[in-house]
Formats: sequence, C-alpha cells, structure tokens
Amino acid sequence: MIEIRNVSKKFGNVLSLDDLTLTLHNDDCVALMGPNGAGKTTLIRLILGYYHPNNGTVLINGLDPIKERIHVLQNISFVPQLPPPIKLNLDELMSYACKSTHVEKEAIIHFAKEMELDIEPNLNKSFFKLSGGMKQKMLIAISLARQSDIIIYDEPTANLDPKARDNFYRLLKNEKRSKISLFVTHRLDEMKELVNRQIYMDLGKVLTDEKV
Ligand SMILES: Nc1ncnc2c1ncn2[C@@H]1O[C@H](COP(=O)(O)OP(=O)(O)OP(=O)(O)O)[C@@H](O)[C@H]1O
Repeated sequence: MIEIRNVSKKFGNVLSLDDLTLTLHNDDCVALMGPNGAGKTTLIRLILGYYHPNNGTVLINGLDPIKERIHVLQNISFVPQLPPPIKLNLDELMSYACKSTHVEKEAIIHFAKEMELDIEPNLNKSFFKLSGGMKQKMLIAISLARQSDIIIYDEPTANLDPKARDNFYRLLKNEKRSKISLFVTHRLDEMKELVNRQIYMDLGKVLTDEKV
C-alpha cells in the first residue's frame, strides 16, 4: 500500500504538491494525469524517497521511503520518462540488475524478446548508445522481469513506436499478480483498457479520482 497523507512539497516559492492525500492499494492500476507542472513527477519522486516532503507523511507498505530507502526500492520498479545516461553495456547492465535486484538474466532476455528488442547482438553496446526507443524497451524488460510489488512508469510509451506500444500493453495485460501499477500518462485513450483508476492532478492537488 502507498499512503500519502497531507503532503506538501515546495521548491522555492513554487508549491509543487499542496496538502495532497492519496492511498493506493494492491490491484490498483492507475493512470495519473494532469497538465505539465501539475506535480506528477514530484509525487513519484516522493514515493521513491528522492525528496523530503515539507509537510505530511509518505509510507510505502508502512515504511518511510527516505529512512528505509534500500528496503522500499527493492519492491518498486521504476521506469523514468527520460532514460538515465548509463555507460554500462547491455550485458553489464543486466548483470548489475541481477545482482542488485535478484532478477534472473533469462527473465530480462525473455521480456526484451517480447518487446522485440534483440539483446544478443547488442550485448557489448553501451546503453547510452541505444536509440531512445531501445533504451525504453530495455528498462521496461528489466522492470517486468523484476516482478515487483509496485511498478511506476513515467510516460513509458513516449519513445515507443506503435508496435512496441502494443507489445507493452499486451505484456501488462498478461500480468496477473496483485500489485500497484502507477502510470503517468498524457494518453488515456491508450491506457483506458488497462487501468481501473483514473487520477487527475493539477496545481499539486488531486482534482478527480475515479474507479473505472
Ligand atoms: N527539482 C525541482 N526544482 C525546482 N522546481 C521544481 C523541481 N521539480 C519540480 N519543480 C516544480 O514543481 C512543479 C511541478 O513539477 P512536476 O515535474 O512535478 O510536474 P509534472 O506534473 O510531472 O509535469 P510534466 O507533465 O511536465 O512532467 C513545477 O512548477 C516545477 O517547475
């Protein structure tokens, strides 16, 4: 469970989150929407323990994501909007993911194949030299292989072509495990079939929160 209670986050004079309260339960599959600057990324970063809130409490399965960061992050798969500039090659990246998150290399390769990313010929290629879409596919493959209790995707299909998007949605639909899925998206039409909750934010607040 993710519990956000009366959380405010300020950057200088900008109130990015304004006394926001939100609870996400297992089996919640959420489209998190709102205009640019609404506070969506700030909310995700608070869940991941990147920021201290100015007020309020964030708890992930009862744990403080700042004080218990390592423990909390072990249960969260996060794919950011912009892939980080990782210098490791794909083989090293997979080995790193396996060591740090106890995922199996075969599982990553399986999901990469499902995303139509051919890893084998690119094993020695640096991650940052891949195309934007290939990077996204690789991060999605690792995140799905991890089988985490919580998955968070920040505009995951931004760099994907239509075929890759279809593959991504098909894989998510096939996921049967109970977990929390949180998708920041500007494309509700694509996500509609997948999600069971639609949350709309603006000015650091939740404006609407509908079960569908
Ligand atoms: N690290 C930061 N330093 C200063 N201001 C920030 C920082 N992060 C976010 N903000 C400000 O907080 C507000 C909310 O930003 P945030 O990135 O959370 O919005 P968003 O809903 O994710 O937007 P987008 O759809 O454009 O990604 C904006 O006014 C932004 O400028």
